[in-house]
Amino acid sequence: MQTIRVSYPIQKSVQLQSEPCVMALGFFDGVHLGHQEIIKTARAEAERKGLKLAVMTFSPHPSVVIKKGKQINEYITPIFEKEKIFEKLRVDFLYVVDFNEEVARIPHQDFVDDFLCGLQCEHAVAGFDYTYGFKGQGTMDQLKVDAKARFAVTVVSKKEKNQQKISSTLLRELITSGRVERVPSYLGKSYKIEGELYNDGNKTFIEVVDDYLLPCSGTYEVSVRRGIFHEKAVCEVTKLGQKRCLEVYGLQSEAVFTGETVHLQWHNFIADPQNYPFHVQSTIDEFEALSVSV
Ligand SMILES: Cc1cc2nc3c(=O)[nH]c(=O)nc-3n(C[C@H](O)[C@H](O)[C@H](O)COP(=O)(O)O)c2cc1C
Ligand SMILES: Nc1ncnc2c1ncn2[C@@H]1O[C@H](COP(=O)(O)OP(=O)(O)O)[C@@H](O)[C@H]1O
Repeated sequence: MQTIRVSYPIQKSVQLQSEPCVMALGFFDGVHLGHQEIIKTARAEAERKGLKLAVMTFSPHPSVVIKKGKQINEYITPIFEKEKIFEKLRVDFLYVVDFNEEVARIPHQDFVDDFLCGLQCEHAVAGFDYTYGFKGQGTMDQLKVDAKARFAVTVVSKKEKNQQKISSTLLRELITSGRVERVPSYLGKSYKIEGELYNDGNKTFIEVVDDYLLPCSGTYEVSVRRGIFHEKAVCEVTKLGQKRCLEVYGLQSEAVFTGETVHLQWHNFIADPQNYPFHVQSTIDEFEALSVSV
C-alpha cells in the first residue's frame, strides 16, 4: 500500500502517481465494523472491475479546522495505526488530504472534480451519512449528481449493533468513560494502543506514542504484547492536566527494557482512582441510550 499526502491544489506528482480506482470515502477513526463494511464493499467492486482500491481520508480531523462542536484531536487510530489496518485490508492507495481552512471552503462539486476525478476515481463508496464540501453540503444523493456520470456511486446502509449506529463517536464515549469491555462489539476487537516501556528503577510505565485517545483515570485489566511475550497485566491511568501517565503492574517475563515497543490491549475496568470498583455511570444500556445516535 502506498500512503500519499495530498494538498490543495493537488500536486501534479500525486495526480501522475494515481491509477484508476474504487475510492472509499471517510475519516475512518477506529476502522470499526461500520468502516470495515465500507472497505469490504469497495474491495469487492475493485476486484469485480479490475481497479485499484483507494481510501481517501483527512488529517487532521475536520472538526479541528472547522471549530464547530467538539474538536477531535486524539484518535482511536492515529494515522500510522490506520495505515497498518488499511494495509491488512488490502488497500492499494491511502490518500491523506491535508485538511485546512482552504480545503474546508471547497464547494462540493469542486471537491468531486478535483479530488475524486482528479485522482481517477471510477467508483466511489461511502456510508449513508457521508458528507463533503463547504458546510458539509455534499450528501450521498448529491454525490450521484456531482459525479455527472463520470464514476459510479455505492451507498452503504447503516450498520447497527444493539440498535445503535456503530460510530467512532460511540466508541470514543465508551473509551473515555472507561467502558473498554464494550468496545469489541463495535470495533471487532479490544481497543489497542502502541507505546514504549520504561522503568524508573522502581515502577514500569508506558509512554504512548502519538495522539491516542485514552480511557479515563482508573485501573484496568489489560494485556501487554512485547516481542515474543504476551501477558496479562494491570494498568493504572492517571491524568494530571494534559499529562497522561500509564503505570503497568504485574509483568512477569524477563526484565523490562526502556524504550521497548509494546502493544497494550484494554480489556476491563477494575476500579476508579478512589479504588471504587464500579463505574460512576449507571448501566451501560442507559449510557448507550444517551449516546449520539443517527
Ligand atoms: C472538501 C470538504 C470541505 C468541508 N467543509 C466543511 C464545512 O465547511 N463545514 C463542515 O461542518 N464540515 C465540512 N466538511 C466536513 C464533512 O462534511 C464531514 O463532517 C467530515 O468529513 C467529518 O465527518 P464525521 O463527522 O462523520 O467524522 C468538509 C469536508 C470536505 C471533504
Ligand atoms: N455504522 C455505519 N454504517 C455504515 N456506514 C458507516 C457507519 N459508520 C461510518 N460509516 C461510513 O464510513 C465512512 C467513514 O465515516 P466517519 O464519519 O469517519 O465515521 P463515524 O460516523 O464512525 O465517525 C463514511 O463513508 C461513513 O458514512
